[in-house]
Amino acid sequence: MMQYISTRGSAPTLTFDEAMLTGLARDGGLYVPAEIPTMTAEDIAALAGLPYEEVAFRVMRPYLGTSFTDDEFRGIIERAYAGFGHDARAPLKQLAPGHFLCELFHGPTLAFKDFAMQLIGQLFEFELKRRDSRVTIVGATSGDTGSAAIEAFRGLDAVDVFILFPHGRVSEVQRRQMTAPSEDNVHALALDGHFDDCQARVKDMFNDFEFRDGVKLAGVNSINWARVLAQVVYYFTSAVALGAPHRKVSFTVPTGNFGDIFAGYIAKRMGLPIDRLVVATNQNDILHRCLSTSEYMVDGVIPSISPSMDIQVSSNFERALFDAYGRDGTAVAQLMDELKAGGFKVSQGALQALRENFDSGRCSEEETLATITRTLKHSAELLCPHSAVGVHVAEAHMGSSPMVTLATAHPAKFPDAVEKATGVRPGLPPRMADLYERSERVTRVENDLLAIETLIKDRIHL
Ligand SMILES: Cc1ncc(COP(=O)(O)O)c(C=O)c1O
Ligand SMILES: N[C@@H](CCOP(=O)(O)O)C(=O)O
Repeated sequence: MMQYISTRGSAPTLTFDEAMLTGLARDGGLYVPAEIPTMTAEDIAALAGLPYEEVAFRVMRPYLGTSFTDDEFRGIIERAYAGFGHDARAPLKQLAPGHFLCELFHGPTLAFKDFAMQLIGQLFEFELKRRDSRVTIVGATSGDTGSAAIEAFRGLDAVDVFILFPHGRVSEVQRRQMTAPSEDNVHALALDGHFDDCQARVKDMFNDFEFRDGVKLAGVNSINWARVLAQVVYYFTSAVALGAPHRKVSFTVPTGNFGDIFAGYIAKRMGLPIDRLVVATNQNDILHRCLSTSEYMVDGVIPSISPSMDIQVSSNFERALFDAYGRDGTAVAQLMDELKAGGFKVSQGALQALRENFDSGRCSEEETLATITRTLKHSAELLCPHSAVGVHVAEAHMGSSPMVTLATAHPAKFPDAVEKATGVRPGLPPRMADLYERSERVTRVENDLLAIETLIKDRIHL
């Protein structure tokens, strides 16, 4: 029986579908599988040459327990990826000898978030119909989660969606993707603050049980285990394409909330021969500082040209800490209390455990621009600034295994930075060419929990 437990050790144990609809655990923690399913070398070898959808089924199926039948889950996967603009879904490109790019931006909103969000849109729709139930989804975004969520859930009868984004701190394309949809079950809320404020208010709403139960709150940030799970799949497709299980592969991941790289860690725990997992940060480098010094000290979010990674309170790091502390929920709860007061120091044993799995590096604004310029010149690949952060850090971590950098967004989502670096202004794909002409619908909100909760209660269709 597949079960999910909280990183803080004192919330009820849940099944996959329950954990998916619950979001944040009631003790404030994040759900993780009680045990990580594994795949043998033969299982992994058998993935070679399979369509992305079939790999997705084989990798994710063991996590679902009895929540969905095989046929139900296959149908859900097929529908989730049907709208992607590339048959391979997550194609690999070679940048340089031994260095590959995994392009994760061929989904409907042009960022890697579509891989998980399209899937959980289908999972939610199926499960809510089965239960004859509805939910209110709240999400925090630095730009990409929000647009992917609105795209995945717009027009669904059983769901109202409210996305908090930091006013003035997302790109114009990201903002328009959230504000252009006209369906009345989706709401873009521009909050006066930065991403960490948005994420903190979302967690506050989950911790306000009266509100949470009253509106049937659900979450689609990487708080939700299903989000992380869907992202495990492309580690398998990439590594197998480069010779796994017979050869080890390393990954560099542009990182903010630690969800994407944590998915890589799960792939490794499942048996995928991953050599190094490299955390690549922009100037908001708290994760790099922590892995280098053991101190996780929050010192304010600085706006950057890779805005989706302008994060200091990195939600999924809690999941990594849980394992690094030997799955001691009390220890994690203590660290999270210290975080509320500004930060914490990771114990020597836990730091060593983290370093066994993760390397890290930082990329400045100048280095980001220079990497976009250089990569276009030498590899004919136009990078978005987040992917450029990854490529820069990967170049400093090349070893004997092939390196895959995850390209997390399409350059057209961040045309100003790309044009500044290359003189080329990337255009949107034809299917969204009218985005700049469409009217916008957005509500400005103060960074005030009660005001946000009141607005949500007024607007939901419960
Ligand atoms: C384009 C892009 N790259 C990288 C990241 C960082 O991913 P994660 O938050 O999973 O670490 C994000 C935001 O999550 C993003 O939107
Ligand atoms: N970069 C993200 C921030 C939210 O991360 P999530 O993975 O927890 O949803 C974004 O683009 O919104």
